[in-house]
Parts: sequence; C-alpha cells; structure tokens
Amino acid sequence: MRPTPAANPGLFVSFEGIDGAGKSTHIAGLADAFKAQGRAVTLTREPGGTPLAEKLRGIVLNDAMDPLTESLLVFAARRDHLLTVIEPALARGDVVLCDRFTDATFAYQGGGRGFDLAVLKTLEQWVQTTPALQGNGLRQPDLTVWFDITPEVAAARLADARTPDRFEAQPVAFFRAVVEGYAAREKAQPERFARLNAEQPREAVWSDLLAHVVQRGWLRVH
Ligand SMILES: Nc1ncnc2c1ncn2[C@@H]1O[C@H](COP(=O)(O)OP(=O)(O)O)[C@@H](O)[C@H]1O
Ligand SMILES: Cc1cn([C@H]2C[C@H](O)[C@@H](COP(=O)(O)OP(=O)(O)O)O2)c(=O)[nH]c1=O
Repeated sequence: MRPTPAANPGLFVSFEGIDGAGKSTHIAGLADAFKAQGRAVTLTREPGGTPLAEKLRGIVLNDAMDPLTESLLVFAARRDHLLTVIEPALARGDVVLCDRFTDATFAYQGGGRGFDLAVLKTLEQWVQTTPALQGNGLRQPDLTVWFDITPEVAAARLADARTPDRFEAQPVAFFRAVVEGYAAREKAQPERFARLNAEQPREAVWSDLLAHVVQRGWLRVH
C-alpha cells in the first residue's frame, strides 16, 4: 500500500556561516515560529544528527587529519544523516532545520583548507543522490540562510564565549577563505540562498530571517 501523502510538502532549510555568526541564536526561534503555525519541525545539525554521525563529529572536531580524510568523514556523516533523519522527515512533511549542510564542506574544506572542489562535487553527487528523489535528483536545501559576517566581528563574539574546537581555533585568514567559499556557493546557486547581514543587532537579523521565510509563503505574518 502506498503511504498517505503528507499534508504539507517537507521543507529543508540549512543555516550557514562562520563560527560565531549567530546561527544557533536564531534556529530555535525559527523552529518555534513554525510550530506555532502547526508545522512539525525536525531540528538537526551537521556534522551529526544521528548516533553514527555524532561519533564522526567528535573525531572531525578533535583529531588532526588531512583534508581528504576530513572531507570523507563529513560526507560519511552526511550520508547517514540524510538517509536516516532528513529524508524520512521530509517524507512526513516536516520542516527540517539543519545547522550546516554541504555548503559548509565547500566553505571549510574547499575554502578554508583549500581542498579540491572537483572532489567535493563528486562526493556531493554520491552522497546527496537519494532514492527519495526520482531520477538522479540531488537533494539540496530548499533554502540556505547564510549568516554573513566578517571574521573579526565573529571572533570578537566568540572570545570568552566557548572553548574553541579545531576549526574555531583557526586564524582570521582561514575564516576569510571560508567566507569566500560561501560566497562562491551563493554565486553558483543564488535562488537557494538568503544572505543575511549578521553583523546587525540580534533583532534586525531575526526580522530579516523571518522576512525571507514569509516571502516564500512558508510562514504567515500576524
Ligand atoms: N546579532 C548579534 N549581535 C551580537 N552578538 C550576537 C548576535 N547573535 C549572536 N550573538 C552572540 O554571539 C555568540 C555566537 O553566536 P552563535 O549563535 O553561537 O553563533 P554560531 O552558532 O553561528 O556559531 C553568542 O555568544 C551569541 O550570544
Ligand atoms: C558540516 C561541516 C562543519 N564543519 C565545521 C564547521 C564548524 O567549525 C564545525 C562544527 O560546526 P558547529 O556545529 O557550527 O559548531 P558549534 O556547535 O561549535 O557551533 O564543523 C566543517 O568543517 N565541514 C562541514 O561539512
């Protein structure tokens, strides 16, 4: 028997930006806004989101390794996450809010580490081609919210805020290259991106974020 189609089509939203850009600050608020309008929300993150992927996250954030190893591990985590959490949630009609997805790999491994973008593109094809999409469709977020901020402002926010992991401990030049990596992804797929000026006060960032979601007809204004 065919499963009953979900009442709402699933929505896949990813959140991107360098460490300290303000993603975590706003994701929970957006989840509450969707829930208040009757949507089921799956809140998740990368690397991580499943028991296996969370183990890989611990390794990626703490152990030294070469950029290919790093890329393979984040994509391995992504494959497990996509098949066991994201695709089932989208099939149920959930709003999936994901703290980072593949753009982070292009920005951090591709931009920051300078790793081969062609290899990343191949891995993206392998990992994000899922049986849920007919033909050879590639699963991509319906919307990617990019919290754009300079490394200097982000670093000032993070100073004292938390103990840095292997990425957060990188110098400003690394984060400049990460920002370039995000900019290149936005340029290649502008229809999927909403770029926010993340240097604004929290309230202004929040209202810009809401405006993008409302504009797409995914949330109603009160
Ligand atoms: N618009 C803002 N202005 C000033 N500080 C902010 C703003 N947004 C978030 N912060 C603070 O900056 C730090 C990093 O924010 P966070 O949401 O954890 O960033 P991310 O998840 O992108 O790494 C936190 O201490 C947070 O309270
Ligand atoms: C998803 C992903 C994250 N990362 C990095 C970026 C972040 O520095 C780190 C973890 O992301 P994040 O969850 O934002 O860290 P935190 O919980 O400290 O806010 O992993 C990559 O290098 N490649 C990837 O593909």
